[in-house]
Amino acid sequence: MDPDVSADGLIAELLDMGFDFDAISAAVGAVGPRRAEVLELLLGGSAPRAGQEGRRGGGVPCRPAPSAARPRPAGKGAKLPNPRGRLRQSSITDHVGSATGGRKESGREASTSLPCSSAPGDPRVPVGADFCSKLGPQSRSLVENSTGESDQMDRVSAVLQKHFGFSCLKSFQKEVLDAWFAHRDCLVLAATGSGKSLCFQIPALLTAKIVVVISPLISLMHDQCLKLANHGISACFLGSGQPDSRVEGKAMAGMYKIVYVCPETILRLMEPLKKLAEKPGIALFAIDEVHCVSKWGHDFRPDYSKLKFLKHDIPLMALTATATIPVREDIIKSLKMSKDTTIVLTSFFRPNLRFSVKHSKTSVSSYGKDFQELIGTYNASRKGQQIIHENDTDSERSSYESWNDSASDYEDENVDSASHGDKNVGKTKTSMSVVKENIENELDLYQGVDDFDVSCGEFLECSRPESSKSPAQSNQTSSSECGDQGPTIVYVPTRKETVEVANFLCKSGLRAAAYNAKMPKSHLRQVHQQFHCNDLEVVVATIAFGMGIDKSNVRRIIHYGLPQSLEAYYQEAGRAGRDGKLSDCTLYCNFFRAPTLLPNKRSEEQTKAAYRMLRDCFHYSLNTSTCRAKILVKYFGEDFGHDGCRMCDICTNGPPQMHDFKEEAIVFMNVLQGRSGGETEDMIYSSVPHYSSGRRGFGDVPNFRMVVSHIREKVCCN
Ligand SMILES: Nc1ncnc2c1ncn2[C@@H]1O[C@H](COP(=O)(O)OP(=O)(O)OP(=O)(O)O)[C@@H](O)[C@H]1O
Ligand SMILES: [Mg+2]
Repeated sequence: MDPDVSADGLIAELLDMGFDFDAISAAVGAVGPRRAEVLELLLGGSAPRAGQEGRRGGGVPCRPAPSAARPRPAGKGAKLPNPRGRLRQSSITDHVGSATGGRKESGREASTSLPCSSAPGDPRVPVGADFCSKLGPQSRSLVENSTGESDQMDRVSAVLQKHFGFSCLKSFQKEVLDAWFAHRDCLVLAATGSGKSLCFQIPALLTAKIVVVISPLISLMHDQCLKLANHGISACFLGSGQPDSRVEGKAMAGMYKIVYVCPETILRLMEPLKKLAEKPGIALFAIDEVHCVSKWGHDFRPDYSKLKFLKHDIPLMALTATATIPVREDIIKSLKMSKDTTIVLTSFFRPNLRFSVKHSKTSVSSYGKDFQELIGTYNASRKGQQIIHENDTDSERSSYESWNDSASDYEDENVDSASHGDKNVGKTKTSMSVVKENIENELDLYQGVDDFDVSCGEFLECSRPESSKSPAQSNQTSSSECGDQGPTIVYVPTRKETVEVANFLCKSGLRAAAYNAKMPKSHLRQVHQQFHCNDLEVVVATIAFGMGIDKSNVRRIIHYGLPQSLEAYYQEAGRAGRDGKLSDCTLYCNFFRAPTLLPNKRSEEQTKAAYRMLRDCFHYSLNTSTCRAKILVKYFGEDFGHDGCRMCDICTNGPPQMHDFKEEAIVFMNVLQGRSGGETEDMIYSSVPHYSSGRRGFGDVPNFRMVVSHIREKVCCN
């Protein structure tokens, strides 16, 4: 039972949540200022009407009516409904078709020409910048009052300040909320770290209804629920295979303001959702990381495509930071979003991310050189703490030695031969399809929702799970292990390398941990927790540690090996610098290492798309003349203008020094045409070390410099 609170305080709080004043006073009159019981009355529909105080349970069921923000099917000028009005939300059966036979409402599909409600404008304006503080007074009032719905915005400001401590919405957030107020579907395309979550969290605070969020990963739902609880907002998540009927039952009875559900689970919950839509009502279906809907996206999740049955007299809000134009079109089509869907598009540019590409073997032999700077950075930053941590480091080290033992299991999978493209090619007799399977087994192509070993979690307002500091807390680095440096995430292509690199870093004195989908879930949870609490300096991960992670002070993202797509790259790079401070995103790549994305179990079309994505990664990495940020945002269909970011390796170093290879080229052409005085291509290659073995597979090509220097010798001799 809740401790007694002042009746006024409770009434104010419940009014804030959107309950009807009469219903609240009646309920408080009936059971006293006891929060849980009053809530139960209000949500259970048994709150006595005014004048019926004291007759608990005996009154006419009284559904709480929202005091504001009941979305109306009207344009921007829509007025708020009468706060006392009893607007009946149509039953979910009216708009949620059967999971199998979800029919499309005629004419509801959006045009795929993607009108843009918000021009990106100058891409160098920081994405999602706090507009109120950046614009002059005139523009400011435009942002706040352009709809004439100052009362709506007043309420938004109040909850924003009260629950999140922010003084102002970002302009794109306001547009998204306007769409919700107008009861429209909305596709939100906004940069990583821009604050998309707030767009679906705020509606939960403006009405007595519930917001249902479909999210791809348990770990992500867990993080968000924890944060919401710390902001005084009740939330829970329902995952697949975790039928905790208690939490699920409470969620479906409307006890949590925000209910996170994985796409698999929502299918199972259709019936309870119908009831929830009737009482207390569903304010919004939000689909986070919605690029997972599209098989052209980088992280296709088949279960996302089943969400098309979510029809929307309940508005649908679909959000992502990484959708190319074809993926956006696919999202709208796949989800059958309505014709008047509002598309809120911001610049994808992240002005504080400094991109660079380095060439490296990306193998054990290059760890020392490549990670030297990282190791030096952390060791220098905590010199004074060295003695304190020596023991801890030892224990960390020994734990990683044991991981390394288990990692030797991977040795049998022959993945080295394909993914490193060097050692074992000749030795492996395995057929290609088996190798592919093993590689896919080794890669975290996409992760299931069940990535965490927590049962359906409930997070009550202000509750703090004992064993964990909140992510919000953890964003303050004062007493952190990583000092001022902020943590680093190193992304590697295979699970095996997560352990190898983490092991190497631990042995070099860093507090590092490996993270991949095949590790015990308890370990993954611990890594998450330590990462959020700044107890780890480096997390070495596959793509399993990426989407949506919101930690403000990540200072470095290192990709140690080519990613599978630029979307995945930008999504992962987007974990850096979410506090707006300068952060580095470095890609180390070895062009002689075979790509790790070897398609399996995909259609021919998807295979082609996968190779196209890889090709774009190659272009990005091989590029020597165009600003990195420019290439990245262009990939998402954005015109960056003429200037570069002025920070990336290309912008700062300029294109590489030009060399005149004319003579070498002539010799080379002669060789190819068999006009080199009898010297054939084979003769040139045969004298190049490592190439005389006769094997010419990918990864066995001779070192280009060696060939050039050999040709040079020939040029000099002739
Ligand atoms: N109006 C605002 N003012 C200041 N900070 C904000 C505002 N809205 C959101 N933020 C902060 O921005 C950070 C990033 O938010 P969020 O996790 O929602 O990003 P996102 O857009 O979902 O990113 P991703 O695509 O990577 O998931 C959060 O820590 C949040 O507190
Ligand atoms: Mg997000």
